[in-house]
Amino acid sequence: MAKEPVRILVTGAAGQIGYALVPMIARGVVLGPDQPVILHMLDIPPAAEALNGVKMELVDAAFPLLKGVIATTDVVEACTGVNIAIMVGGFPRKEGMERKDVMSKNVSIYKSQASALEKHAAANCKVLVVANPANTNALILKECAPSIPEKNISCLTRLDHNRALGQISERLNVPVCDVKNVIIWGNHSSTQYPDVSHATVKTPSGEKPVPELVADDAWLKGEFITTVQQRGAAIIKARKLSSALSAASSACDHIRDWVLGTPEGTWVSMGVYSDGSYNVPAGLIYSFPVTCRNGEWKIVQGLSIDEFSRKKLDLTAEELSEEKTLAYSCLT
Ligand SMILES: NC(=O)C1=CN([C@@H]2O[C@H](COP(=O)(O)OP(=O)(O)OC[C@H]3O[C@@H](n4cnc5c(N)ncnc54)[C@H](O)[C@@H]3O)[C@@H](O)[C@H]2O)C=CC1
Ligand SMILES: O=C([O-])CC(=O)C(=O)O
Repeated sequence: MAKEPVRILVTGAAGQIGYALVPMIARGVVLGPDQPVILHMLDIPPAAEALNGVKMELVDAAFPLLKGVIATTDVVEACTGVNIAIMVGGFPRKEGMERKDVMSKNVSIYKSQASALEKHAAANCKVLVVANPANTNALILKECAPSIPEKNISCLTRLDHNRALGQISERLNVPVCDVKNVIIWGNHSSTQYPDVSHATVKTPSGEKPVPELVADDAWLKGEFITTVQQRGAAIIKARKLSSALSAASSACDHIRDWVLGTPEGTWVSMGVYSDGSYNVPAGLIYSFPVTCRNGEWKIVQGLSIDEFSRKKLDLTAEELSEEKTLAYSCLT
């Protein structure tokens, strides 16, 4: 019997990530080749015409799995009945703006979208926040939608995770699919900590630790980390635009693994509500290694954290605590 369509909301759908993301969703990249979808696309009135153009292209592409498209500037219409919400829309920093000004704009956007989701989304709707500052936008959404369980709210650090896999694959000249279990800890910002202490590579003689194969501690503790931390800026420098195809693809990976589960023996990085694991302050949206089963994530427990890592975990937590204070001051 044919499956019921799943409704997926993409906010900021007329933007560059949106343009890369919606065809991936319509093709079945997120939920599989037998799962019909209905796309809900939201943007703001100045982008309404462009948004309608995206809708026209979705119709023109004749995706067999796509059972409907809603393109709207009305947040209630956009959120009604959605099972998955991918929040890409937000206010970018403009010339002359202070951090606080950008935060204040995004806090007000995430506050109103949180209440629309709380009132109108399907029960058990899963939310992924992509728009920056991603961790703190997700925290505000959680704060302003108290009836959405915290286990259903997350932010995207999978792009950073995939960037780390990519760097190891290039360095060792191995297929990226043979590298696994890197970790992104903390904020989706330049204080994030890309950690390969527990990462492995599949070799003809079994799985081998990444640190052993790379055999260059200075690179792993230096250039590797900064390359991943600064990759967003490097893409902007090269393209004059920020990452879009890789961000869209990683958002698909995030939702797919969350809904359909992570492969046995593999973890991924997700920004989720901290319960105090690894002595990360509870109440931050912090990126952890997680496994997913039956539509729920679980923080991987018991990994050893050495002194070098501890400092990095704490540093990015401090930045998130500061962002949280700033965001809460914009709320009141
Ligand atoms: N977490 C991550 O790994 C990454 C996050 N990002 C962030 O994703 C966001 C989107 O990036 P792009 O698509 O490149 O930006 P973009 O500027 O091309 O698109 C953003 C879209 O959001 C819309 N928008 C603005 N306010 C809105 C609102 N209140 N409701 C609905 N839509 C609204 C805009 O009209 C625009 O169409 C940015 O905040 C960016 O910094 C980008 C790359 C990676
Ligand atoms: O750096 C940016 O502005 C975009 C972003 O979040 C990334 O590429 O990771």
